Amino acid sequence: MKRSRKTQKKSKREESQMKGTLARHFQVQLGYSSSIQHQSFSSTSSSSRLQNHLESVSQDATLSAADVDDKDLILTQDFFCTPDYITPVNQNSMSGFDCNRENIPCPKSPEKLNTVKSKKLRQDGFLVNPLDPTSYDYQDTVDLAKDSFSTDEVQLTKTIGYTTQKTHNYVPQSAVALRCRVMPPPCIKNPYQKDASEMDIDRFGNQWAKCAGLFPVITGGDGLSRYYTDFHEIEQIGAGNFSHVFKVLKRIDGCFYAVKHSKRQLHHDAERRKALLEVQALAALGSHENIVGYYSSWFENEQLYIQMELCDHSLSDKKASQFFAEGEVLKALHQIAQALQFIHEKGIAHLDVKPDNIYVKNGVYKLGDFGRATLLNKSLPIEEGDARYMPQEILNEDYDHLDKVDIFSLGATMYELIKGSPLSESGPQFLNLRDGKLPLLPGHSLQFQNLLKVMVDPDPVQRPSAKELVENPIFDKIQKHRKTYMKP
Ligand SMILES: Nc1ncnc2c1ncn2[C@@H]1O[C@H](COP(=O)(O)OP(=O)(O)OP(=O)(O)O)[C@@H](O)[C@H]1O
Ligand SMILES: [Mg+2]
Repeated sequence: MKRSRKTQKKSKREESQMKGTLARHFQVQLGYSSSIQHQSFSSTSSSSRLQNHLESVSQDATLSAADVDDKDLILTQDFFCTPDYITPVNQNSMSGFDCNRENIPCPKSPEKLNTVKSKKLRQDGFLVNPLDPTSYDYQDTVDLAKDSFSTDEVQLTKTIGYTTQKTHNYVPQSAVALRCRVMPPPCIKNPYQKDASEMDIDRFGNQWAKCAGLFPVITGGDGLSRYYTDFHEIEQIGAGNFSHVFKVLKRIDGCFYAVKHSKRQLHHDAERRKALLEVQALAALGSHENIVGYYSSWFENEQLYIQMELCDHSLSDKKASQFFAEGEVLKALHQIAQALQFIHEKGIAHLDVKPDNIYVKNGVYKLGDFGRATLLNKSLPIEEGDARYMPQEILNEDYDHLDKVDIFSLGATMYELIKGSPLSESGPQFLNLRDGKLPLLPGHSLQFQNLLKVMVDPDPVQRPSAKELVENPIFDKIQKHRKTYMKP
């Protein structure tokens, strides 16, 4: 890389200072990358590539000024651990990674890795697997490589140790190329958002038409994996009929989250729009202590990914079952009733309240899985949830009291927790519950049993609203029972 005359005229003192700071920079980088190596990264991992690169630099005892320019490749992003766009292909190589350790490996800058990869491409004829969602496609990599090496156009900020010499504004060509290729996806109208109709219609109308050909972009059609770029997968923590749920570590903030993604690919626009209703409901609802927190969502590989608050377990997990004395059930009932009051007041019905979809985090109960949420005013499609928890009117396709459907499901859920075994999907027990007939529950207060009974009343009008439920005097007991709620 050519150096400017001005730079060449630097005094010897300045140059030796530069070498000193650069050497410190390398020491930090080398220390950092060697710590990564101790965390059982594979030799092909990006960190090892970085280390090899840096080792070759450090072996050069007489570091000339020209060398300094060559090391422009070390960018400030390396210091600040901003994310890379390529994750080691073999994710298992990170399986021994101890997440509690301080020196969590941070991915390297996209500029640097593109360069390393493009060099490899030229020297070794190395091919990137075009089917691998964690890698660039071949053409993209070549394009980026060209960008990285067109020195006439590239304007780099020289980062030397802790000081940054700004010769020009730093605009990586790879970023420019990427920005040119990736157009913003179209806006999607959120039907749960009350003021959606007041928004500038052009954002939802014309853009759809203009951007119709860009749908592959929001489905991850550019080959980049946001999931593997942003998250380190720890383990699978759940599976429903439609989704897998994983515990993940977000690379940039070091926090754990749950990421849910659809089991199958959503090939058609209509399927994707339907799946989106879940995140649109979560986003429109906003935060509530008793509703699972929602962070973000995106399409990738034609699957919808949802980043959520990580909870400890669901009420259907075995580890939950031992804590269901009446006091604990009352606590769960009160908290989920508050969640229902919150969503009903926003005009939304959940329609799939059941133990599977109630999560626990630090002793707090949270309603999750808004995959069947709909609007109370019946303006969105209605898809009933798990039949075991559905009242008769829903099975008869009477959708006039969708909020009361949730109250029935919550009553049935609480009954199941007390009973300690799953509700039947058919037979006399199933029919009795639809008729509002609950067997006596020995050892439980009459007040509690009566409350459950009215919640599963066959007439939805007789069932209490979520607000009435929350205000029921039975919950005054909760304070007295607080000690018994604590986990042993
Ligand atoms: N945020 C979370 N924290 C912890 N575990 C979770 C979380 N979200 C989901 N799970 C676990 O994953 C399971 C499946 O998730 P979820 O119910 O959302 O999937 P689904 O396919 O939509 O389910 P369904 O079959 O009920 O429609 C849950 O029952 C729960 O055990
Ligand atoms: Mg579920």
